[in-house]
Amino acid sequence: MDSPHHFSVVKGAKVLMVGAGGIGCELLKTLALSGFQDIHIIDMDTIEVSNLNRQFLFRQSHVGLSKARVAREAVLKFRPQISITPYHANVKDSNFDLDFFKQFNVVLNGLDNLDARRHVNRLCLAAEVPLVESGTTGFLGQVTVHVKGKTECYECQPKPAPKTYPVCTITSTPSKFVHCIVWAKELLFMKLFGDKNQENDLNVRSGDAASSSNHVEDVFERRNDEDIDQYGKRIYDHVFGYNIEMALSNEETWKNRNRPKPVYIRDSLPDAPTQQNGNVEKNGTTNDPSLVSAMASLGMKNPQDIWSLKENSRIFLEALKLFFLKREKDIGNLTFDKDDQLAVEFVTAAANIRASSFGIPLHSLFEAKGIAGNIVHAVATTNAIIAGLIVIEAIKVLQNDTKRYRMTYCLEHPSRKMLLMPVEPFEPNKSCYVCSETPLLLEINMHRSKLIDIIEKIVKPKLGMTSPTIMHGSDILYETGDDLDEDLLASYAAKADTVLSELSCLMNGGSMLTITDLFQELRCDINIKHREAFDEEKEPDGMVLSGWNQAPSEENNGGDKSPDNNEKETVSSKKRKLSEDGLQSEETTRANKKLEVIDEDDDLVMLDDGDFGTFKKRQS
Ligand SMILES: Nc1ncnc2c1ncn2[C@@H]1O[C@H](COP(=O)(O)OP(=O)(O)OP(=O)(O)O)[C@@H](O)[C@H]1O
Ligand SMILES: [Zn+2]
Repeated sequence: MDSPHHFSVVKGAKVLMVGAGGIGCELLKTLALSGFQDIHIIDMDTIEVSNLNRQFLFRQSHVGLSKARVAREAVLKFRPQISITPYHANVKDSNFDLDFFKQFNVVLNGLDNLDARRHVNRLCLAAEVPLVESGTTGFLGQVTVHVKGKTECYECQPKPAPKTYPVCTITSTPSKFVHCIVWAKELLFMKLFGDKNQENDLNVRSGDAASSSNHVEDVFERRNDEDIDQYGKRIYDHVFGYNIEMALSNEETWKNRNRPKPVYIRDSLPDAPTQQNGNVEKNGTTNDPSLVSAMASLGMKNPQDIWSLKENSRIFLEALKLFFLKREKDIGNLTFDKDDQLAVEFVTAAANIRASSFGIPLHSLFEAKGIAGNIVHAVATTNAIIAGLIVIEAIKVLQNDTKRYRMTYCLEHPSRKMLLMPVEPFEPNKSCYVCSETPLLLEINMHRSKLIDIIEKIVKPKLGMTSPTIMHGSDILYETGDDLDEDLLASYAAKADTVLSELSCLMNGGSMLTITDLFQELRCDINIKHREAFDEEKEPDGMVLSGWNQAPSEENNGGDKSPDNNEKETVSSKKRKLSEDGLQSEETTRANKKLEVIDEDDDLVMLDDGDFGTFKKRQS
């Protein structure tokens, strides 16, 4: 690729980079060193201290400044003659419109969320500008090429839902530490400190209550006559002792599994009353509830230590007590937050006590926090490798070297001796509603559902549109916008609140709606078909969208740090699943499948057996 043609396409190219974070810093440096001369960067963020370990264009003195602007200045120091145009802005802003995108020869994404990625994908398709997309998660990474009509677009394959666990694994038969973490943060923490009205799968019947058939007392409610120490110990004995005894009584469950051991406070903390006295004062001086810490109370400092069962039990009781003494206002409104120290301490201790009961190895607070918060620590080298691959693909795109486009996956462990796995790009998905014009089909009960239901359950969450206009033929049924007058907005609101069968244009049953989002330059048609009944368990939305391949649900895409995939776990009462973000790469699985058909003559990057320090290019 070091031909004069290569240099001229690089020199003449106008490139847009979106994101100046971990990948973006590496990318800007590599672009500049590769000879690119006209680079535009959009990033909406300012620099934070936590960025400095890997976003090497930034220094301590830059904290609080625009990433895009500082990245520009840093690179101009060693390449002063090139043009770098920074935008400290959200790529979704309306000034980055179709005309803005059309001026570029290629767009390079170094983003961290699905929403922005989908937006850029849509604008690139509309502007017919090739997109090189990327993502990293720890050691995993990927670079993909998206050229309209030639390769699949970023959205041709729906992104898989976060990994889920069956409720019974979490409530009764955990076999991994992550199951204990999900139990501690989704069930126990929520039961004690979250919204009391939410459905929860914890067993709330105590031994006493079970015997009285009429009235079931929720054991998690603090009794009037109970002090906080007594309450903590009662909860402890209930969840780690009594509930395990209950589970053990079902012999069938344990035929092929190790039986758990009930843990009672009298065994794990025989000296509990003296241990828990008066330590709370160590937190007494702080007025900031976010600094309250059970570890501080108990004089435990190192988050990397693996606590014994006894230490976990002390932390459990102390954290519960501190919530009631120092954070009472929050109780009833909390959800687990990885940046809430006391919550992390409580969840770590609870997960460890449960793990000990089930014979699962215990973990440190540091490790537990990583698992509970879905934190995968960024690896600077992965970002650097991915940035290099983005530039390689960008150059092929600029040379229009279609046959040599590759999607490349950076793996954590070598597979068939390869650490970098290049794969020929997939063809566009003919049923993709984003890059093809194939209409979607929506089955819906037209006598019960309203237009607003379609907007809230389908158009915004599933189609990812933020400012939709809904049309039937040339009639506008729904639209939003600051410039619309009040009467018009009121008439749209009234239509949105009408059941579909009463909208005059849809009265005759089957019909087609056209949905557009001007900000995304996206248009898609949806055929509406009446269906009387839906399965509450499997079709909780009361409507079903089809015509676009559905995603596999068991694995996530490791190279995508999008919040959409890192969303906090929720317990869906309808689906009866507890979810957790898996770390295995769905893309890797796709790559492995596709590997079967890779041409032997590909430029594979090999890792020598027994030599884990060097990459070797295969000799051809
Ligand atoms: N809609 C958007 N418009 C512009 N820039 C965006 C948008 N969404 C994300 N970004 C930028 O993409 C970059 C992604 O970089 P990276 O994944 O390293 O995240 P980070 O926020 O810098 O680090 P971390 O999340 O690991 O602390 C960030 O700098 C972020 O500001
Ligand atoms: Zn597509």
